[in-house]
Amino acid sequence: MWRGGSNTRTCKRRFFSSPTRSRHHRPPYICRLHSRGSQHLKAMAEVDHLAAERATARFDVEEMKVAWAGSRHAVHVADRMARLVASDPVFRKDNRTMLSRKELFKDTLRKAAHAWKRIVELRLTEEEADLLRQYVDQPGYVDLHWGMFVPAIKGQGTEEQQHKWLPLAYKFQIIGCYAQTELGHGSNVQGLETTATFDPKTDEFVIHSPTLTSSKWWPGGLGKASTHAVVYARLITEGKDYGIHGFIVQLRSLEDHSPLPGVTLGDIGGKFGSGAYNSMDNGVLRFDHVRIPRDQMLMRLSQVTREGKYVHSNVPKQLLYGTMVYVRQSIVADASKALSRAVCIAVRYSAVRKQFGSQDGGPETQVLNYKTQQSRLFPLLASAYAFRFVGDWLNWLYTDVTQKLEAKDFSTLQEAHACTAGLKAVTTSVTADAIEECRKLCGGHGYLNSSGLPELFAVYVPACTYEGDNVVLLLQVARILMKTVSQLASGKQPVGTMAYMGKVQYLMQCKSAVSSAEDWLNPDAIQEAFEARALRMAVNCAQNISQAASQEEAAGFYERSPDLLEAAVAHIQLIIVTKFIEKVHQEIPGHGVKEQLQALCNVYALYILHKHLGDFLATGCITPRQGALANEQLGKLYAQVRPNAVALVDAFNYTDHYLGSVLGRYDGDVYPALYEEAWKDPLNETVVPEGYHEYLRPLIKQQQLKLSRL
Ligand SMILES: CCCCCCCCCCCCCCCCCCCCCCCCC/C=C/C(=O)SCCNC(=O)CCNC(=O)[C@H](O)C(C)(C)COP(=O)(O)OP(=O)(O)OC[C@H]1O[C@@H](n2cnc3c(N)ncnc32)[C@H](O)[C@@H]1OP(=O)(O)O
Ligand SMILES: Cc1cc2nc3c(=O)[nH]c(=O)nc-3n(C[C@H](O)[C@H](O)[C@H](O)COP(=O)(O)OP(=O)(O)OC[C@H]3O[C@@H](n4cnc5c(N)ncnc54)[C@H](O)[C@@H]3O)c2cc1C
Repeated sequence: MWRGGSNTRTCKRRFFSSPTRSRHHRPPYICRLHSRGSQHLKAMAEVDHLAAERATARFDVEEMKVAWAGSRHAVHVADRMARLVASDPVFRKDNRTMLSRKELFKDTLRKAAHAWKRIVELRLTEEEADLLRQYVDQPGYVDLHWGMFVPAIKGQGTEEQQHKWLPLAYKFQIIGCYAQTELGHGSNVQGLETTATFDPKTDEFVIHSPTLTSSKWWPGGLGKASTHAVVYARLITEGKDYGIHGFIVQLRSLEDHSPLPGVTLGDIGGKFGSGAYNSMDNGVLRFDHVRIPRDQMLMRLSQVTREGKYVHSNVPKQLLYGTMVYVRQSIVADASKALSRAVCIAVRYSAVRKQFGSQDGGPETQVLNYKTQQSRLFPLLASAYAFRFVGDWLNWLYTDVTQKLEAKDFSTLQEAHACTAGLKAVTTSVTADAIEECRKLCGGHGYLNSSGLPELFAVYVPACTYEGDNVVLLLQVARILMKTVSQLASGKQPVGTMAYMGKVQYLMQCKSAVSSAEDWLNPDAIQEAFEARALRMAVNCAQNISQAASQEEAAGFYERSPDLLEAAVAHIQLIIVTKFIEKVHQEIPGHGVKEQLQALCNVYALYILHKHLGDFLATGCITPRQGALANEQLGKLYAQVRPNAVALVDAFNYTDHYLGSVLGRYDGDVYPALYEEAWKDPLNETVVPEGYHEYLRPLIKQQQLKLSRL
């Protein structure tokens, strides 16, 4: 392994990575290249483009940090945890993309153990520990243990079960994962095949994988680390199938970690990208009639009695999906983190990078000054802020719904499902695309691992699939929209984020009053256009479904599902815009902070309007002229953002360690860093590559011989 493997390799790695070491210790080829480039490197280091950029900011960056983090306390804690991680050599990650799968996995185990040691030694709070986990920035079994195994027991276990299992989990005496998805079914949870058959003779459940396709497949942490899992299986008792339920199942020995009898387990194999999500042991699991005590069925929502009677508590069945709702909510919060990292790299680098513009030896143009660069980058910057604020709001909604559920009030369950599913889908899809766009915005250097962007993309992109495929989740939102539209006729007033649909009479016929570009700065004009678009798209879909009179409603839904997807996206974009507008309406301290957020809010909304202009025009919410005015205003807003761009990404307050990018360095000293980084590649360990004598030399010699014979 990098820091634990062969000494020669470790030694070289450290040696090359230290620019201050004596040149005598470098192999001669390195010395030559370094001395050739050193004058150039020195010249580059004296130019600090980012200092000049920071001087143009028209707002108080420290106060923007508070607005971004949520409070002064949050800035302070995040700062402390980020520095704690950055200064600890165990948490270095610059070597990650060059480790083999086995080395990377062992490195993850080491980091997790070290993180836990530090958490205990420093007596960190849960908030601090979670931040530490974030800044360690390496997916691992710990995420599933804390993020899904523990919440599943909390949400679906009885008090007694919680009392028994949670203390073990909290102290890492057991390690758990969330084993739901199977080889044959992931999206369709009701289609899972694993069985849990109650045996009244022994008071046990028999867990079994009846087919190959029933093998559990994908659960993170399952492949190598977990000792236990919450397994989702079809509950069968008294000969009847009662559908999917959760069971706590021990998988491995607590003594030697070997699989228990009847349990077959392993890792499902390498995944997309180097480093990236390969630190996670996504696993496969099969059961051959494995017996567990009856009290390991999670019994908060329904129970099986000693006699084998199935009893369902008087609560909605969908509470079984509660863990997924919780994680979807946290994924929305994470979207703004991943997006802001990519944007921070692209903005800083675009301010440093220069191309063209000078025919006479004068300075070239910073690529950030190109209008095309701005029109690709600033909407992503605005989206990062938009997702941050909608994530905060969603967290509030989730907490509110949880409190209501505790009081047996299930009225907001549908709202929580629609918002978490829809926001998860939209924010992850946008973020994944945006990371790739940021890579392109950084030109060729963005394609290097040292830019940090390839790994960020590879780690992030499965978020579009896990915790619910984004299309499947948006169709859930669409279904709820259709239900709400159909209830409008009966006079039922929609609530929560659907409340705007209650203004159906007005929104179906209103015309935007915008007559100048500046009119688009009015939040009411934006809000109305977005509400009208979302409602009209939903109503159009509902009409089209019902007009297909010959069909069943489900068949109509199926036929119209591509349009329904777009209607769901429009509804979710409305929520994001609304929550951003609400945020900007609040008291926001700090010189210029509110103004910047206002500008970003307008960028976000008008960019979406511009990008989805077809929707707004086709539904008659705005005219082509008003669409053109929105675009004109967008251009003016980009000019307003330009002098503040670097400071706006500084406000994310990311350390260079967390960013993990030579292009996104705080000091903007990009070129020496890129240059140094190249020498760390294992290919540069020898002047002449391995394989030269085997393959290159014979080839060259052969060709030379042929030529000499001519
Ligand atoms: C190395 C590191 C070191 C660091 C060390 C640090 C030390 C540790 C310190 C710790 C500190 C603690 C901090 C905490 C950490 C937190 C970490 C969090 C990170 C988490 C990481 C996440 C990684 C992700 C891993 C991925 C996991 C998974 O993917 S799990 C599997 C997910 N699977 C899915 O999502 C499946 C999708 N499918 C479905 O959800 C459903 O099948 C469906 C919704 C699509 C359909 O459902 P169904 O078939 O039942 O039926 P219907 O469509 O007919 O619906 C019926 C009605 O039900 C309603 N409904 C559906 N779903 C819901 C719902 N969820 N809620 C409410 N209602 C629902 C639906 O609307 C229908 O209603 P109506 O009948 O129409 O009214
Ligand atoms: C990195 C990673 C980590 C994971 N971790 C876990 C874990 O810890 N625990 C766990 O249990 N699972 C985990 N999963 C599994 C994950 O939850 C599923 O992969 C996910 O829910 C998607 O299901 P699927 O793979 O069955 O996709 P499929 O449903 O097979 O999707 C294939 C295609 O079909 C489309 N499709 C499917 N249904 C419909 C429909 N009704 N209408 C229209 N289109 C449809 C989808 O949009 C997609 O394009 C993980 C997955 C990944 C990639």
